[in-house]
Amino acid sequence: MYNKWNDVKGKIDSQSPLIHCITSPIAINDCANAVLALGAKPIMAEHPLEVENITLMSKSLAVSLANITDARAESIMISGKAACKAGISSVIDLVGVTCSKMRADLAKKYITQCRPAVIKGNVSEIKAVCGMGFDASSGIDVSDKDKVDSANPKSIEEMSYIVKNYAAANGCVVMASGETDIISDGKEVYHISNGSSRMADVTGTGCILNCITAVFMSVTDALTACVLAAAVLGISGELADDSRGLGTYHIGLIDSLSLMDSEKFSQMAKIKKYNK
Ligand SMILES: Nc1ncnc2c1ncn2[C@@H]1O[C@H](COP(=O)(O)OP(=O)(O)OP(=O)(O)O)[C@@H](O)[C@H]1O
Ligand SMILES: Cc1ncsc1CCO
Repeated sequence: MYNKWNDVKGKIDSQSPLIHCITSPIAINDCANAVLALGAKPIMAEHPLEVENITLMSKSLAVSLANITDARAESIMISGKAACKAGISSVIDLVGVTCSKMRADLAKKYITQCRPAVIKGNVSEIKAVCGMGFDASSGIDVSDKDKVDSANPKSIEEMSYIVKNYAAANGCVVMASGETDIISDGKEVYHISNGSSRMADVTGTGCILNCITAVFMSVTDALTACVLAAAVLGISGELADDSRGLGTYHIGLIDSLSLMDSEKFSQMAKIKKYNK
């Protein structure tokens, strides 16, 4: 049984860490509320002239390539470099590296110059930064061809191999999100099978995952942070499943996140250590 929730959540509750998120306006409100729901404090600053100071007063940094602008691209690099120099962990969400060369170039620059503790993306995005073949036809979403499917264990096995090797090559943790989230630090691999297919219908769930990974990472190591973030978001998605339409589902997701307790987490978490 994975039993790190109580200790890590206790630290977040007692420390209320400040989390700097440079994310997309599409998801910014949900991301801020998700950070609050877990007991941390969000700051969504993104002006290039202020972000260095804001990062340096924060406990961790989440950056996202979603909806990139000149200012956000500049701020992401300023904050990432400041975090790296100061020993503050960062996580990058690779939104859209599949369909935009500009984003792919920025991702490469961030990874080499800012040394993020976590590289996160959907399966197509992780394949793209690994330099592998991928299908760009779905824009920011994972393509049907790339999708990892629990009914096809070979697809999970192959993606686990890719994630583990890419993590080892970069000395960081890699998280490929989807029906099964695949997470590795280059040595251990975890599979998280919580979640609901409705999560893919709501915009910004990946952005939320990015920001709550930063929340956990402010008080624990990057591998534990990814496992807890993927599990708690997935469980919240399952608990929201009785919502009627897309609008209430989206609110239900944030509600469930804020109402999570150790009993629900331990009863519902589907976290498996993969042994190949
Ligand atoms: N088909 C699915 N079944 C179960 N859970 C899912 C499914 N699709 C997504 N999820 C959940 O949603 C979370 C976000 O994953 P996803 O890969 O959809 O992000 P994304 O494509 O980056 O999202 P977005 O671009 O909307 O921000 C995952 O961690 C997973 O728990
Ligand atoms: C719809 C959309 N466009 C760019 S990012 C995004 C959703 C958040 O990832």
